[in-house]
Amino acid sequence: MSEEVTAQDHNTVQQESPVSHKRKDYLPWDDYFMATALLSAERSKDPVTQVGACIVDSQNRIVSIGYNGFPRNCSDDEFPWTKSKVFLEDKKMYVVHAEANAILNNNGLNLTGTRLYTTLFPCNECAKLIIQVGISHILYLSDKYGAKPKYQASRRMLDAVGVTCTQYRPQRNNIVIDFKKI
Ligand SMILES: O=c1ccn([C@H]2C[C@H](O)[C@@H](COP(=O)(O)O)O2)c(=O)[nH]1
Ligand SMILES: [Zn+2]
Repeated sequence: MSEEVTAQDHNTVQQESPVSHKRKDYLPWDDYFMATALLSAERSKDPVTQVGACIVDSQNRIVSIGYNGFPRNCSDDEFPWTKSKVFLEDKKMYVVHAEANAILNNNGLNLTGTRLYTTLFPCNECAKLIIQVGISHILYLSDKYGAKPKYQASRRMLDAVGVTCTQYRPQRNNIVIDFKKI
């Protein structure tokens, strides 16, 4: 049998060669970081509002993540997850906010000039920490408490010092995480 390769064989070989161009539907950076914040929020035990935060440096490296929860070793089953007029039975006395946890979880890295992706616009207490560690840009999903004085105070401080705040509109509505995909 002849070993001669015909023009038709060449075409066949070309058609069967592996595809070398990149995927088109990969996650854009901002969706990736906001999705990381949302995934982190899934760890929260708060029955009403689960908040997640992700801090990213200028080279798009995640430097820290956090979610709202009680301090280390304060039991999720013993401390209250309710709102109450009785101060000691109100969760706000005990919860560490997602942004605060992300700032605290940073392994000692300098956060100057970083971006914070958060699922909820930060309150005034978180804003103080954000400013003090030098975070320069906040991207948030929800502003559901924006009309409350705490959140207006937050905006006032962030605006005064030039921390930019952008409500993020993801490029896709959802991301499916399928543990059986691979
Ligand atoms: O900047 C913020 C503001 C609030 N949180 C947390 C604190 C609470 O666990 C919930 C809010 O609970 P509601 O019942 O919706 O008032 O959100 C935060 O992590 N960061
Ligand atoms: Zn807060």
